[in-house]
Parts: sequence; C-alpha cells; structure tokens
Amino acid sequence: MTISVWRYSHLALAVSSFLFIALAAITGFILAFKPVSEKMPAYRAKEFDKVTLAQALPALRKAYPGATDITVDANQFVTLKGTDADNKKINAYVDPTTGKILGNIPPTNEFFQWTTSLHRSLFLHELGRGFMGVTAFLLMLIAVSGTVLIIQRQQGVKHFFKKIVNENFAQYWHVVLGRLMLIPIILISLTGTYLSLSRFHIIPEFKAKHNVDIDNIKEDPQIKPAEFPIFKQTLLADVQSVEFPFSDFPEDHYKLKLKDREVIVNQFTGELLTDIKYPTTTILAELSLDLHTGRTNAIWAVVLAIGALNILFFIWSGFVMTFKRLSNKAEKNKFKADEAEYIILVGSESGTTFRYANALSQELIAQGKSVYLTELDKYGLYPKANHLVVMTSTYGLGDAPPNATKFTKLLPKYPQKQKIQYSVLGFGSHAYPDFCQFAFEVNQLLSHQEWAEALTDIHTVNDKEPSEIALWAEAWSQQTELQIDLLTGISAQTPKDLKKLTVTTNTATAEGETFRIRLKTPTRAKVTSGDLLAIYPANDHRERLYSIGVVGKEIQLSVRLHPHGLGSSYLHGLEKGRTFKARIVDNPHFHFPEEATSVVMISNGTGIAPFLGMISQNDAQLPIHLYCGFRESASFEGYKDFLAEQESAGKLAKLNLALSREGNKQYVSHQLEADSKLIAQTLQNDGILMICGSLSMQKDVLNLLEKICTTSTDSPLSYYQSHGRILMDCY
Ligand SMILES: Cc1cc2nc3c(=O)[nH]c(=O)nc-3n(C[C@H](O)[C@H](O)[C@H](O)COP(=O)(O)O)c2cc1C
Repeated sequence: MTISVWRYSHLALAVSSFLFIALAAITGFILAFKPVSEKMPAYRAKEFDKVTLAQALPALRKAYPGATDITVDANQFVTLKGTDADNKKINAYVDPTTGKILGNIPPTNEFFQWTTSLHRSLFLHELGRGFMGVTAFLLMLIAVSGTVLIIQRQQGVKHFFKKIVNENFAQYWHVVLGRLMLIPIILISLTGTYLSLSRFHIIPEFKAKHNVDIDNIKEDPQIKPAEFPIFKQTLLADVQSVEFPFSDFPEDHYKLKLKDREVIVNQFTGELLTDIKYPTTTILAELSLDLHTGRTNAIWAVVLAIGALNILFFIWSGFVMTFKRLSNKAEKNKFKADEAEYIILVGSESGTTFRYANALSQELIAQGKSVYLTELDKYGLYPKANHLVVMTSTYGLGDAPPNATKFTKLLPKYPQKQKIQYSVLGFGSHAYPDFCQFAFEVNQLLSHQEWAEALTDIHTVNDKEPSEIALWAEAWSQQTELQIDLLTGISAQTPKDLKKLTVTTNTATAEGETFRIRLKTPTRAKVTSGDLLAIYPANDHRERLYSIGVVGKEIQLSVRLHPHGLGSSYLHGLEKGRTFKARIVDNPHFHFPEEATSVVMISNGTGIAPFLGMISQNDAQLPIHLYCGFRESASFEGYKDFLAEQESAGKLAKLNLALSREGNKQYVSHQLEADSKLIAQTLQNDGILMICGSLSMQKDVLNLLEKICTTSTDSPLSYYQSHGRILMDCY
C-alpha cells in the first residue's frame, strides 16, 4: 500500500475525531492526577503485600465484632464497614493486622467526579458514552496508522528507532514523540475501547452465581479462621472484598471476591463451598480499568498524563504539517498542458518544493510566458513546450517522493515530438545518505531522451539553502536570458557583496579562441578553486558566471570568446591593471575533496580552469588523473608548461589529453572508456570524479559512467552522484 493511503487514513481519522480526542485528552490529563492525589495520604498498611487473610480477618473480627465486610481498593487501602465492640458504626480505613483506624473515607472529590463524567460520557449518558467509545477506537486506529507511517518513513521496523532528521519542529517532534508515546497511547485507546465494549455488553458481563448446597453444610470439624487453608494461602493484595458471615447459622459464610475468582467459605470448617473463576473477559476489563486510569500505580498515572499531553501536541503538530502541505501545492494553471512553452514538473512529499515551483511559474507568467505546472506523476505530452524544469525532492532511501513514483515509467511512454531544453533542480538533505538521488536519476533519464537537451547542469539544494536555489536560478536565467528571482532578496536585481578585482594578466586572443585572465584577489576575500565569479558586464542585473581556479594567490579564469558574448567580450577587453567589480559565489559542492583517496578530473575547453587551481594546491600529492579535452593542440598550449611543472612536482599523477580536431580526433569520453578500469576502481575505492566543462561533454561522460557502473561497480551511477563521489560543474 502506498504511503499516501496510510497518510490519508491517518489524517481523515484525525480530522473526523480531533475535537472529541482533544476533549478526552484534556480531561484524561486532569484525571491522571486523581490516583496520584488519592495515594498521597498514607492509608496503606506497612508490609501490606505480605499480609494474608489468615492474619487480617481474625484480627479485624476481634477488633470489630460487628464487621460486615472489608474492601481493598486500587490504592491497597483497606476499608472496614460494620460496628465495633461498643456497637459504634465504623466505615473507615483500617490497618488490616491491628484494626487500628488509619483515617476516614474522604468525601468524593466533586471536581474529579465532574471531569470523569465529561471524560466518559460528555454528560450525555449512554449516547455520550457511545461517542467516547468510538473516539477511543478512532484514537487506536490513528495510533496504528501512525505506526505504519513511521515504519514506512524509517524504511522498515528494524530502523524504527533510527535517528530522525530535524528539518522542521512540528514534523520532527510529531515523529519523535509518536515513537516514544506509541505504547502508552495504544494502551490508552485499546483499554478505553475495551471498557466501552464491556459497558455496552458487547463483551458479555459476567456475574458469578453461587449455588451453595445449604442442606449439606457441615459444622465439623471446626477450626479457627486463622487456620483456614484458603485464608492462609490468600494475600490481601489479591483480594477485592470480603463479606463476613452475618450470623453463626451454618448457611451464613465468608464470601471472598479475589482478583481472579469468587469463593464462598464455610465459616466453621474453612471448606470451599463454591469456587468460581472469572472468565478472561472480566479479568481483561479490570486490567483495562487499571491501565486506563492508572489507579493502581502512580508512575503509570504520570505516564498517562504525559500521554494525554502528547495527544494534544499531536493534534497541533499534525494540523501544522497538514496546513503546510496543503498550502504548498501546485497553483491553478492559467495555461493548458498542450499550449504552454514552459513546463514545470514537481516531485514533492511535504510540499515545500511546490513553493519554489510556484514562484518560478509566477515569475515566468509575469514575463508573459505560458507555463504549465504539474506533478511528475502527471507527466504527458507537451506539444508547444520548449523548456522543461524538473524540481524534485528525494525520500526514503534515495527514492522518489510519493507524487513522482510513476515518472520513470511515464517518461519513455510519452516521447515529446519537438526538442525541449531541460533543467533539473534537486531538493534534499545531506543528513540522508542518498543526497538528491532521485533528482540525479531523473536527470540521467532525461539525458537519454532524444528530444531532451540539457540547458543547465543538474543543481542540488541542501536543506532548502537559499544560496543554492539562487545559484540554479542564476544559471537558468543566464541560459534562457530571462531574469528569474525565486527568492526575493537573494538573487536580487542589484548584486550585493561586490569585490574590487584588478587584472594582472590577460592572454586575450582572437574570436572563438580561449583566453586566460588573472585577477588579483582582494586581501580579505575568501575564495577557493571551484567557486564561481559573477560579473555584471553591462552594470545591470545581467550576470555571467565563470569557474574560478586559484593559482598562486590569484584568481584565474579560462574564457572562450564568443561572438557578441556579453561576458566573454567584456573580460576580453580588460587590460592589465584595469579594475572591475564582481561577486565571488561560494560553490562548496565543487571544492577539491581533500579527504578522497584519489581524484579523477575531467574537463573540456575552459572547464580546465578550476582544476588548474586545485592541482597547484595539491601539496598533499593526492593522486590526480586529469583528462582534458581541447579542439586542437594550440588551445592546450597555454596550459602545457604549467601542467608539466605540476607533474614533476608530484601534484599531478597523470595528464591525459584528448584533441577532437587533430591526430586521432578523440573526446575525453574516449580516453575515459579506454581507462574504464581505473574509473571503476576510483569509484569503488572512495575516490572522487570531478567533471567541469560543457553539458554535451557531461552527457557523454555520464552515459559512459552509467555503463561502467552497470558492468564494473557495486552500485548504480546515481548512488555515486548522491553520495558526493561525482562532483559536477557544467554549463
Ligand atoms: C522521511 C524523509 C526522508 C528523506 N530522505 C531523503 C533522502 O534520501 N535524500 C535526500 O537528499 N533528502 C531526503 N529527505 C529530505 C527532503 O528531500 C528535503 O527535505 C526536501 O526539501 C523536501 O521537499 P518536499 O517538502 O517538497 O517534499 C528526506 C526527508 C524526509 C522527511
């Protein structure tokens, strides 16, 4: 059964009964203090647990010749009724071994009585009792469906108590307290249900019928009550009540109501005249009352009070979660699926991803675009679309969220008829081992579709980190030439935190060629190879991003001069000594992995830039294999000497150069294919693969890696991607 069925059942049950449950929880909380308050005065005899009827009954009869009966209540206080030697009426708590009066029976506490009536029957007599019985049953179903949801969330009973990630107060404590209070709440609801069923005789009531053969009651041999075997064997702790013989006539007798049976005892001989065991249903009803009220144990009563408070918390947190989920859903589409240019597909469980998808949709509509937003599982044909954005979270062990489980099957079913440019933004959390795995899977699947063209590299967002969302928005905006601001104030129109940079060298070359530009890093700027430099060539909102390599103490960019390229033309024109303002964008997911056993770096064209910085800083001499692709040897010329120096300094283990328009005309993917064994070993042995360059190179390399993973490693490609073993920064 899917998670949604259980979730909806849990929710429907909670919604339909929450008022009654809340009332029962509040009154239940108050009533939990009844046993605690009753136990406060010490009317329980010392060593009560050891006293037998053989000790108690003769002593009490001696002190009170007119005693008619004794009762032992849930607090183990002994009440004696009857008269004393002076014929004075007695109804008091007594010490069962001495007969000493310990205290008077207090009048019933009216507040507790009032609360009990409200708790049991809402002051509506039988009708109210019926309501509360049903409420107890619904609470039980809620607890059971909640347990199933936790088991599903934790991926099995074995992991039931595994750590829960605290992503949100209401959700976190709903689950954590749900696990802790599960047993008390199931017991509260189960016993409440049982008591109602007993009350309405759905579970039959038992009344012991004692058929005493009065004509054959013996009077001999007479023995003292203290010697009666039944009295010697029976502890007072196992007694509910004892009726004394009314007179010395043989037909009068002792009637013992024990915990598990009723016994009639001959007053002269101690013989058992009847012995009727209670059926299990009666014993269970008593146990239910003990557990439901906490009357026998003050600690359990406190647990019940905590349970009642938790129920109130579950009602509050459950509603907070539901409202959040409901408010974060797809807004109504203005355009139909078959007329929209921009398609946004969302995979979400608790709804937050919809918030960003809705923001994107609104931004695009505001810019006059036609947009259609839907769930991944509602994927279909989009005849007018030219852009597809997938925003999806990951759940379970790297699985699809509930509204995206069918997508991988639907995708090949609906091949689009025209080319569509896609971009995937994964939402996840590093607190889970398979970070954004489902997003990686979707990205990989899309890359295999003939009609799909990657517009940006896949981007991932850890714990809804605004700067990562903004980074995707920037990358997507740059490619679409649209200005998208998903997070007001983050990807703001006017860039903040600009740094002044000075050009130290610029190898500015001809159009179509790659040039390198070096910039003096401002003294207090924090910059690492793999970060991005955002420049604003026209001094307006238009931003262009370049991968940074930190070489020496300088920022080095490799830029290909595009005809009419806004960013590349600007940088190309910057002469030595010129200063300009730019923003350093922290890009931690593409920093050099110092902890790795080895690193394989894969680049084409200007993608080599961050690797140059990382290699030059590899003082620990971690084995680095660099696979870099260029069109012709001239493009590589500028890096040749530098890389040779790094090789001889032990900072670069091996350089593999692929030239696509010279010699045997190879791409990096060809060289990687030839070295498949090394690649598989790197992945298997905790090494890291880093890819930087064009999206088409990335696509080829990922397809090759997928093959290598299928044939030569233990896990699929998405596993290595989601475990941070394949780092990418492509454009
Ligand atoms: C039970 C549970 C399991 C999760 N499993 C993963 C996971 O395997 N990988 C991951 O990257 N994030 C995981 N996450 C984090 C979510 O993907 C992340 O919080 C996301 O932003 C939620 O988006 P949504 O509200 O749209 O569903 C999990 C979250 C929860 C509550």
